[in-house]
Amino acid sequence: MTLEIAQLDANQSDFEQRLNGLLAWDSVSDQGVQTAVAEIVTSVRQRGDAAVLEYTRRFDRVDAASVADLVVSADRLEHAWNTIPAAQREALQVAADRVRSYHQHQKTESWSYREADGSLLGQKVTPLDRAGLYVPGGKATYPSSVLMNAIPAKVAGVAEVVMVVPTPGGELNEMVLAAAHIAGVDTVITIGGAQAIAALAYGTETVPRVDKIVGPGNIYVATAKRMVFGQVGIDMIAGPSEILVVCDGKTDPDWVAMDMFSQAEHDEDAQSILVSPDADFLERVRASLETLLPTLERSAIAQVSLANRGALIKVSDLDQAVEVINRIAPEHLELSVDDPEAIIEKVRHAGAIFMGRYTAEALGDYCAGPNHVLPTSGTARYSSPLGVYDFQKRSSLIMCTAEKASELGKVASVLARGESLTAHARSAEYRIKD
Ligand SMILES: NC(=O)c1ccc[n+]([C@@H]2O[C@H](COP(=O)([O-])OP(=O)(O)OC[C@H]3O[C@@H](n4cnc5c(N)ncnc54)[C@H](O)[C@@H]3O)[C@@H](O)[C@H]2O)c1
Ligand SMILES: N[C@H](CO)Cc1c[nH]c[nH+]1
Repeated sequence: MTLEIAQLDANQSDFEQRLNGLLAWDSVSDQGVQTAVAEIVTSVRQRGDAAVLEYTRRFDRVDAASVADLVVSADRLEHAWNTIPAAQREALQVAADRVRSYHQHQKTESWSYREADGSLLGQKVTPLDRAGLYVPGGKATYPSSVLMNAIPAKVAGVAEVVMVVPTPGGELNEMVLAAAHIAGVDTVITIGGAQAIAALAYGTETVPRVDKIVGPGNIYVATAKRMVFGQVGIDMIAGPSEILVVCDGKTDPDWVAMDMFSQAEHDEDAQSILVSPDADFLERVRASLETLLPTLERSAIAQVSLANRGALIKVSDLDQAVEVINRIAPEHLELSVDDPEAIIEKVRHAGAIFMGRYTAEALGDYCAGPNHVLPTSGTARYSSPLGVYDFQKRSSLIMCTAEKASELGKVASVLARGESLTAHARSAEYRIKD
């Protein structure tokens, strides 16, 4: 099995051009995918359950008589929890507890303050009524994504959490069901892809319409989320997984190689990049990648991912490494260096930052506590990890005393007349005291 991976030097003239080529992930705007997803979304919107069943048969090879047959009962979820091996149950419990306690810190509360005359201003925080969680299930199963999606929703106080997950060939994953049980998911429906997103956005005879859809997925899922945005809220467009490791050359090359594989094994489109000022180290990691690749269960996927989108990048020093980090804005950043805290101040764009040689990104995928649903494809420049705040919305509070209404009425009147909105002006002027 041969390893192919691009080798770049940040000081060479073609660096920016080669890097841009590697970073491009334009599948979401691919015309073929757009057309296919638009057709699926329209059909589900128009024909509800019947269309969902058709696409589930076609894409997931599940031949159900009704969508109701694809709803997993609460008893079945509990049964999965009770019957999975004890080691899995304990690991899920530890992960769920850690994810819950981390996310409890994110909960924002309503606030208000009074001005001197007693007028009140503030913000009322309200959880969403109903959230839809997409848990991917095409090429792998993700019990961890169940926890990462559902626990923040429950911490926020969402009344009803509806989870969709595809089951290719109809095979239910017991750990996914057990995770749904422990995370307190209200409804689980085994549908996936664009048809599941459309069903959650518009509602069908069986699938309840939700207020917001969160969670990662492949290009069909990402394209569908973008298409239904507006009808429902969405968290972000999370694309294929990514890791950027910055290493000073002193970490075991096998550790770094396996950290790169940990994301490359997700998907042929996943991206794993190593940046180092040490040319010998880059070569040693390349050798480790070559030796370890055939030992992976998912070597075929990882091989394509590294060949198409992976890179080993030589930089002059760690300051130049930081420039590369901020240029790429990776989903996951591993700072495999002596003093990560010295670098952290300069890092502006990254979904999650793993500090120090011992902090493998994989720990964050499962059980460190922070969320593993993160901005990808450079969107960490402007967006944040999935969190409790994604399931809370805010309403402004304003209560004026008669005196404040009179005082502000004069200001509003001038501004409203400046905009030629005279009904606004007169509404405010009614409250002005002589
Ligand atoms: N960012 C995160 O937190 C995170 C977590 C887990 C996974 N991921 C990423 O999520 C993605 C999961 O992708 P996946 O494919 O394994 O699962 P998925 O559930 O996203 O997609 C499977 C669905 O895609 C649809 N589909 C497949 N081929 C199709 C076609 N030709 N036409 C229309 N629809 C089609 C099917 O309906 C199927 O149910 C990976 O890229 C992985 O890296 C990200
Ligand atoms: N690495 C993924 C986020 O990009 C999350 C995950 C789930 N399971 C393993 N990893």
